[in-house]
Amino acid sequence: MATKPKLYYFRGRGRMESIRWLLAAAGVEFEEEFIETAEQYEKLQKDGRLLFGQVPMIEIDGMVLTQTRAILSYLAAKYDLYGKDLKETVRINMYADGTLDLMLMIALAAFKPPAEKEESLALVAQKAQTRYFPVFEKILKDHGQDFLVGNKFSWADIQLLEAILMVEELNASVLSDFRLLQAFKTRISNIPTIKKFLQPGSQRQPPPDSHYVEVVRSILHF
Ligand SMILES: N[C@@H](CCC(=O)N[C@@H](CS)C(=O)NCC(=O)O)C(=O)O
Repeated sequence: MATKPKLYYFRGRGRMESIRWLLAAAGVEFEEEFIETAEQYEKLQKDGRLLFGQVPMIEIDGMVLTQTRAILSYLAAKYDLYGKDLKETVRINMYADGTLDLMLMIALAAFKPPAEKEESLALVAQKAQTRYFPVFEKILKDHGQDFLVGNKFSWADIQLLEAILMVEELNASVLSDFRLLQAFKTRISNIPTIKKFLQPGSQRQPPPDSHYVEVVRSILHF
């Protein structure tokens, strides 16, 4: 039996969450080692397995991988979520990079001083509504299919749902003007592997709280 992929990151979303989503959507079981102390992080650094001294890191198929984007594209290709040809793949990359940018803005806002945090999050929600979601609504309209690329479920769909749910945590009515995105959300949320991942008790992580921020700060010394 093949060993399960093993993920090394903090006990929170950050840059690892999209990797969790992609594995879960592909129906792949995975293990996690959560880094909770500076000593644990130093030990990983000393092992020399963190290519640039950074996480996320994952062990899969006899390899040690770092760099979020590289990991996601490997997984997308491995689990047939990366389009049928180069033209589909590059569109999946563009859409996924857009949602990664949006989600990174949300992840980084958690580390801002309390006085700036609320304002930053409100600005990101606004940017989602004015820059990102209109684009995806139009893509769905022009493409006229259930999925963003081709007529097949891909990494781009998984990540757009992840981003929608994240922005809805900031503003529950953010999709009110986007009829096709509302239907997309329902459709993709009902794919069995995703439905399972959305249930309580899955490996999906909650939004960052002050404890998470404190732990990460104390480990990374910033
Ligand atoms: N380009 C890298 C950035 C990784 C990154 O910045 N990781 C942070 C944690 S989320 C880290 O390890 N920071 C420690 C450091 O840069 O020394 C990726 O996308 O994976």
